[in-house]
Amino acid sequence: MNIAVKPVSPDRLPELLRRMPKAELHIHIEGSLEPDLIFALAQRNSVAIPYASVDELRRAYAFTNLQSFLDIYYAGASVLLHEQDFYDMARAYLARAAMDNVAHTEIFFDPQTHTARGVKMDTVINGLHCACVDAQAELNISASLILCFLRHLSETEAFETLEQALPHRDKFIGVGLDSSELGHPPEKFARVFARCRELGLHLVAHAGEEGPPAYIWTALDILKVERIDHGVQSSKDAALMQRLARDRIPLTVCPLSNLKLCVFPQLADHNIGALLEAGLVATINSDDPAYFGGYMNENFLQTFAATGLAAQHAYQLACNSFEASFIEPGAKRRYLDQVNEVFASFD
Ligand code: HPA
Ligand SMILES: [Zn+2]
Repeated sequence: MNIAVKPVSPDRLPELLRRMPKAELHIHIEGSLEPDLIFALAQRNSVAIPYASVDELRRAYAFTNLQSFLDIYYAGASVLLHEQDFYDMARAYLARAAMDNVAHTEIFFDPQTHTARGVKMDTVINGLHCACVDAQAELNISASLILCFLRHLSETEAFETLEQALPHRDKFIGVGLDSSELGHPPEKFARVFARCRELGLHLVAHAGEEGPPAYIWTALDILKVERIDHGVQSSKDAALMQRLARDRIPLTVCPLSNLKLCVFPQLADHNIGALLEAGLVATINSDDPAYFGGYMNENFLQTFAATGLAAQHAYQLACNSFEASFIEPGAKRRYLDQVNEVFASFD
């Protein structure tokens, strides 16, 4: 049930944004790998990386588009070899997310980035899964995994990846589609998504990050996804905006990612406010926080400061994040009660 949100002065808004419970629904775990951890794992595993220092690596984080980021992101992931490495990466992210009052998170992972280097699927999934289980007990944050297919690879390779992952069917809740968007439309993966649907997996896909609204339509109509990751290009298509609003299809928007990958020239130009005003179930997320300069609260703080969003929008975004999540209805209601409690008592 929605409550009437009291106005909050601009100097108090950051505190409310930090304190409100929220769900994160668009985070690539490999994109949470901080430069310090990349260097530590490179040393631990004797993997050579083409950067002399943490500072030199950080200086390479000057991106012009999605592909320029992906090249460095895949290079960074090359230090991950053992179950403990995947565990350490995920634990570090979960601890950081808990500090931002993320109560629930649905984490993407890219198995093909690792299996292509000879790392076993079991190693990847077991390491990530153990970190999620321990974080629930020790940090009181709930976490689920979503396996992403790399769209620059073939559908045949996606099918092979699914086969390798199925012995771990109980350790992931859904599948997604990520990597280079332009030239790799959702319909390229029609058959593998149909199979995943038969298996009862949740379905999501990156669409309309750099790609056209047509990719969002085919993600919905051909892949039958339940959420769109990014989806910011939908504001170019009025009929699509109506469809997303009518069917309450969530968008997992990532403002700092969009800024760093030059999807919008400045944060002040971001369309998150317009998406919310149009009644879409838009959410704010971090995408690849180690590369884009901020975890959840930093995304909220910078976006609100740049675009002039207010407490009412914060409330909507917090509620949307739980509505858009794949948690069971009873848990959803409990999280929404916690959101209401924070907003009702804040002054
Ligand atoms: O923002 C992204 N888009 C597509 N693929 C990705 N893989 C990690 N982050 C991204
Ligand atoms: Zn993403």
